[in-house]
Amino acid sequence: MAASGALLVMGVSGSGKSTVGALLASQLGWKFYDADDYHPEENRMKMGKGIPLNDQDRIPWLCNLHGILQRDVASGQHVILACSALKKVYRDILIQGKDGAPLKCDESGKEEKLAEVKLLVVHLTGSFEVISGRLLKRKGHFMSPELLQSQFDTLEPPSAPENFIQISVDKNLSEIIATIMETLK
Ligand SMILES: Nc1ncnc2c1ncn2[C@@H]1O[C@H](COP(=O)(O)OP(=O)(O)O)[C@@H](O)[C@H]1O
Ligand SMILES: O=C(O)[C@H](O)[C@@H](O)[C@H](O)[C@H](O)COP(=O)(O)O
Repeated sequence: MAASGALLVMGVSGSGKSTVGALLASQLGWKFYDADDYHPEENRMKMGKGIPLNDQDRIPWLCNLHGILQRDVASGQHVILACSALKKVYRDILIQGKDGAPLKCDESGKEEKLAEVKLLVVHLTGSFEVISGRLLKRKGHFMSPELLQSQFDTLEPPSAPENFIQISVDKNLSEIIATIMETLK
């Protein structure tokens, strides 16, 4: 990605988004955001009780993340976001906000569209068995492992014309990072 833009690491809970995103950001010197840190308390409590989030819970959270990406990208930053972004419509919100790119006024008062966020999507894919095994071992996290089936049910894997690659979670972390680095060349 020669021009400034954002890289989304997406996938179901436990697919390795936070681990891969943070490692990649530290190697590239890019800014890193973990979408989990931006869930409102109600969303965390809901997930903690084993209740899956719905569109109403997720849309304001995704709009907020879109605003963060847009500000950073507009200022020339390279950013990495680790975010479940399970549905195509959720990824569209990250790119262009809820109702398409918002309008802003230029100095002459003329309205113009803010640029969309240029997004490369990295989808971490894996079987229910492998990922649930990792979730069961993960400690100190608010997400209930029982929610994993609903994450798989909700998942709409990225497809053309989305700008994406998919990488198996069966690869080790250095292989995953190397594949992403290769794509960025
Ligand atoms: N490629 C990998 N190989 C082995 N273990 C991994 C890999 N990626 C992540 N993990 C481990 O799996 C667990 C879930 O990873 P995490 O980054 O928390 O996932 P997510 O952010 O998608 O919920 C963590 O304990 C992490 O150390
Ligand atoms: O959209 C959602 O339902 C949530 O974002 C969910 O997908 C996410 O997985 C949780 O925030 C738990 O965090 P981990 O993905 O780190 O388990």
